[in-house]
Amino acid sequence: MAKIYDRVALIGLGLIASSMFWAMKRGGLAGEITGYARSDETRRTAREIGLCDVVYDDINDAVRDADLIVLCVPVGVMGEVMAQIADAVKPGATVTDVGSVKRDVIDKVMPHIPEGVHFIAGHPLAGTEHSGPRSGFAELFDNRWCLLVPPSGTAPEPVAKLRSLWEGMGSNVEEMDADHHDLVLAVTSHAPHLIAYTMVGVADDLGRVTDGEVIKYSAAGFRDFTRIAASDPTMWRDVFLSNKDATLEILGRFTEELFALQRAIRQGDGAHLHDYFTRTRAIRRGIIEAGQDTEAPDFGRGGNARK
Ligand SMILES: NC(=O)c1ccc[n+]([C@@H]2O[C@H](COP(=O)([O-])OP(=O)(O)OC[C@H]3O[C@@H](n4cnc5c(N)ncnc54)[C@H](O)[C@@H]3O)[C@@H](O)[C@H]2O)c1
Ligand SMILES: O=C(O)C(=O)C[C@]1(C(=O)O)C=C[C@@H](O)C=C1
Repeated sequence: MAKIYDRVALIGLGLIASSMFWAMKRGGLAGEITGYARSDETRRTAREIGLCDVVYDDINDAVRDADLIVLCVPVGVMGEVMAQIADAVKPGATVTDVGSVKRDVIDKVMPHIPEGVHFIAGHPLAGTEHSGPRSGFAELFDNRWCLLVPPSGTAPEPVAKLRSLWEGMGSNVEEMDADHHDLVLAVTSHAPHLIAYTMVGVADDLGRVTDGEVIKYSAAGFRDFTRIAASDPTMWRDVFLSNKDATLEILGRFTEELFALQRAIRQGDGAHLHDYFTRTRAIRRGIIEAGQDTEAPDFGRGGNARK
């Protein structure tokens, strides 16, 4: 595959940045890939496992000559990180991000984008419950969606180039409006994470009462909840604070449905329960028939082993 950018800078060397690094290397998509991490320990690990061609101690050195800068930090700090690098970004460069929320990130980042620099927000719909520089793997984005949110008036060329990069990393790319993105993701990702966190919290409380039985006999369904509930606390705290309105809207609807199911159980309304579960089963089957059940393989546990 052809090189798309001469120099790419990755800021925040965790799961997504490290997966992008290995995916870009796999496809030969970038000339040089530089990186910056905030902590000494992460920079040391990155150097040790060969994550990035050069890892800089200074964030501005990492971005200075970059044609593409990718902000891979929690959504709550995207704005301040952009403010830190604003003076070092070269004219004509593109800045993008991978944050799980789009409206708030755009509102916080845009004011710091210098004249002549393009900002195109982005979000790969792919991840795992793991984080940090060792957790990435080249296949993470294969056959997954990546949503791009170019602010209105963005020139078409930088968008086309960024699209090619994500396609080169294995993704299917679509453009979407920021508010629509945040509502869709509140349904498909944010609310489900909160529900998983809650369910595991409830089981933990109960576990204390029943002396560990909940954990000992946890069935497959609950284990899936615990995987999701093991996701990074900083990342998810920021997601909920940044996508407050859409998440609250979906949680309101969720609570209404939950109360209706609760009432059906209390009243012995088996028909209601059966109809409801029949409807939800059809949704799962529809996803599988459409070939969209692209579950991530069990990669990402051993650092750069899969480069
Ligand atoms: N994990 C997922 O499943 C997933 C999927 C898609 C998108 N995202 C988004 O990608 C972004 C990164 O997530 P990740 O899973 O790679 O997280 P991660 O925790 O693995 O990595 C984030 C990195 O950012 C660094 N960081 C935090 N604050 C910083 C600051 N002020 N300055 C510089 N670096 C800072 C952290 O030290 C860490 O190394 C988030 O915005 C998240 O919403 C995550
Ligand atoms: O598979 C997982 O572990 C994920 O939670 C990945 C997941 C998701 O909800 O699908 C999480 C957050 C993102 O912004 C995108 C993807």
